[in-house]
Amino acid sequence: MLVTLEGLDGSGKTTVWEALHDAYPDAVFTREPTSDSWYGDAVNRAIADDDADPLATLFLFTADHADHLSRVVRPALADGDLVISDRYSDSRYAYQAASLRDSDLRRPMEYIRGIHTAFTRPPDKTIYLDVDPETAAARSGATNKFEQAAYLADVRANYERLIEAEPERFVRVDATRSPEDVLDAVEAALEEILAEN
Ligand SMILES: Nc1ncnc2c1ncn2[C@@H]1O[C@H](COP(=O)(O)OP(=O)(O)OP(=O)(O)O)[C@@H](O)[C@H]1O
Ligand SMILES: Cc1cn([C@H]2C[C@H](O)[C@@H](COP(=O)(O)O)O2)c(=O)[nH]c1=O
Repeated sequence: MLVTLEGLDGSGKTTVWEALHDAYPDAVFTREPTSDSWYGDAVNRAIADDDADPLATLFLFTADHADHLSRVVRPALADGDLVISDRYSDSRYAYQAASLRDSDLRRPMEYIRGIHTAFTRPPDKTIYLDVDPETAAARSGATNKFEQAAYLADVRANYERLIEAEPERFVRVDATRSPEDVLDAVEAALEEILAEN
């Protein structure tokens, strides 16, 4: 089963993802962008480059996803493992659709989803850590072009579209609460997800 953690920068995904290692020692913990491949290195260069072309950046993230799928996610799922990914395809649909909002693409989110449809493996469930853009930018330190409140407001609106389209896949967690309360809520959501499956 594939469970993903999604949310704005600073929503607390990585904090939760790290804490879950203790509760689910047999799960495969992974993330996007990947941290152990040259595709992930290329993505990190694009994130750090304020002048990186948004369409080129989309394809770098998508290449990293293809490698992540074939090298980590599909083999783990084939072995029957629980896979917990800190960010996954929804990050592309939310972030790159925001980056490409003023591009020549008429419907950026649909375009990006279309690229993925042919090859991706959609998540079974997605836990969405919901925070407002101002909290997200403040927590993340606003250190790069993605961690800006105005941009994150567009990203959040895109996540809302995704949730509206597939309400049964998403579990929304109020991530403005303390780290302990957020972790309790995520663990409860995961227990329920695993009990249902
Ligand atoms: N519930 C919380 N309340 C307050 N601060 C938090 C909470 N969760 C995480 N933080 C803090 O916010 C910062 C960002 O947390 P974290 O790295 O887990 O977020 P993230 O969603 O993974 O961000 P990014 O997507 O940018 O990597 C860290 O300093 C962390 O300690
Ligand atoms: C997977 C993915 C990520 N991003 C953005 C979101 C963050 O600002 C950075 C790096 O992610 P991290 O969780 O802070 O390490 O990249 C994106 O724009 N598109 C994606 O597909």
